[in-house]
Amino acid sequence: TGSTRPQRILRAVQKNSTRGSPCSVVNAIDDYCKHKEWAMNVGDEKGIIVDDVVLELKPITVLELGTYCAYSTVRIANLLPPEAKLITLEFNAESAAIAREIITWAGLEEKIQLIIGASGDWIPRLKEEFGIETFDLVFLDHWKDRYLPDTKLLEKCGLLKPGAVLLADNVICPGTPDYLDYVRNSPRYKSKFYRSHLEYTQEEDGLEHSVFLGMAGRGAE
Ligand SMILES: O=C(NC/C=C/[C@H]1OC[C@H](O)[C@@H]1O)c1cc([N+](=O)[O-])cc(O)c1O
Ligand SMILES: [Mg+2]
Repeated sequence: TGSTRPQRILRAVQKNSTRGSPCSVVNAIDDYCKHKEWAMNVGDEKGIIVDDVVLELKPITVLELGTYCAYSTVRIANLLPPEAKLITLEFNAESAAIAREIITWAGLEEKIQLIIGASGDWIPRLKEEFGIETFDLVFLDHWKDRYLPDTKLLEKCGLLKPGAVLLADNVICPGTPDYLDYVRNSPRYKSKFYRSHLEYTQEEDGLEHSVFLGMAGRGAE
């Protein structure tokens, strides 16, 4: 049986990057996915926008939904302050195993907690099991029909404090229309769109940046 795409990405990282150098890991994945085989990493173009948001916000607690091969996990964790922590949830055990290897190769295992399971099951457990109060930044990059239910779950579980930022990938392609409608029309969020392109392509895509304003704006429950 042949290899899987995540396995081929790990091999490209081990061949073309330096252990303990997150930047070289990010570059190796981008090179492989640009020239050899497309993969659903946030990529270099949208990645620059993610970098700017992280550097501006200086988050201490980060939640990533959808690890895949840990491209954005490594890219974000590399920019965090020393005491910061990133929790990343991945449903698919095979890609999670590859992600773990790439996180270790990058030397970021101290900053990153990788959990295998469904976001809907795990979000209600994060406070208790990981001593999380609230998240400063949530990066949504998992199944596109889970962005809205998981955002509502984060609100319900009190995991967002005013000022927290939700940064959502793929709001144009593949698209997350119900999520966009919610964050753009709810009094609980101040939302703005960063136009870009689908990773490694010319297709239209972008990131939605939404600041949580608090539950006060109850409006229609
Ligand atoms: O489905 C996407 N992401 C959802 C990922 C779902 C996760 O769950 C199972 C899989 O292991 C993956 O890690 C996606 C799809 C495209 N795409 O162009 O199809 C582009 C992207 O940036 C994406 O994040
Ligand atoms: Mg994505």
